[in-house]
Amino acid sequence: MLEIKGLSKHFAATKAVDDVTVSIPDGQMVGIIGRSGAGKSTLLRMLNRLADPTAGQINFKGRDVAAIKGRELLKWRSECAMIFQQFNLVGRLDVITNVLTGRMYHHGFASSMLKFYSPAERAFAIHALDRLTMSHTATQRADTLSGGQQQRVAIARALVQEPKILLADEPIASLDPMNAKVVMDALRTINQEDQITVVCNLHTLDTARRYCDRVIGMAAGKVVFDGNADDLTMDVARDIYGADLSDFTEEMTSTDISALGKPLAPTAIDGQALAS
Ligand SMILES: Nc1ncnc2c1ncn2[C@@H]1O[C@H](COP(=O)(O)OP(=O)(O)OP(=O)(O)O)[C@@H](O)[C@H]1O
Repeated sequence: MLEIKGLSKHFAATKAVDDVTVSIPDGQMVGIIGRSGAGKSTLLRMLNRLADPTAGQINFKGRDVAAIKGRELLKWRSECAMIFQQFNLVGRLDVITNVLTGRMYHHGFASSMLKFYSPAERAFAIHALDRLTMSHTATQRADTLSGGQQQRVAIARALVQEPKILLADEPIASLDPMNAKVVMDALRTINQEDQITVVCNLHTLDTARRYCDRVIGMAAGKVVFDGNADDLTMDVARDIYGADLSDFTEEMTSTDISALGKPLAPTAIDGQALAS
């Protein structure tokens, strides 16, 4: 169980995350939705301590990871992998080396830099790539891959960390609908097969509904909805996406406005029909 208690992050007068309390059971896939600036990225960045909280606790398996430092913090970051909208691969390195950097905590920084990886570690990395149908690109430079391929390599890199939690910050925001589907399918498969908790920031409700067990809606740093996507009514959606209906339609990017006012009907990622 990941227990977030009274978590806040302030940037001067801006309350980016404001007193958030949420418990996430092991193995759950959670979608965090909200308009730009709602605090989604800041919340995720605090979870793996890329950002330090102003206040609050993040309890995981008996320790407050909001307060740890040094080697313990490195260990936490290895247990709590993160992928990003812009993939964050090293473009000039080949794919397999990018994936192997996910072993840095297990392997040690110096030998990682010198690329001293054992055959077993290389096999593990290839296996991770294979799960993402990317092993054929192992020797290719990362910057020769498409965005969707790079995100799959980033997921493979996260997998070789052997994480307990995978944080995904807008993982499909830079992708076309077909690649978005491939990446979301991969995250859901990993969540279900490996029982890794996945917490995923998403712009649209549709994607959260399609893939996540649970949806958390944020607005102005606060949690304004926490539950099943099918229970999200127009009133709550207004809280999440703002009162202006024109903003609301834009933010949703896909959901038929006529469906509002009742629990919203499922549609495809970003409103485009996708081959299943
Ligand atoms: N390093 C920072 N310094 C100052 N303000 C920040 C910083 N990071 C975030 N903020 C502010 O905190 C608020 C929440 O930002 P955050 O990026 O967490 O929102 P978000 O929901 O992830 O938005 P987006 O979907 O656009 O990424 C915003 O008002 C933002 O301007």
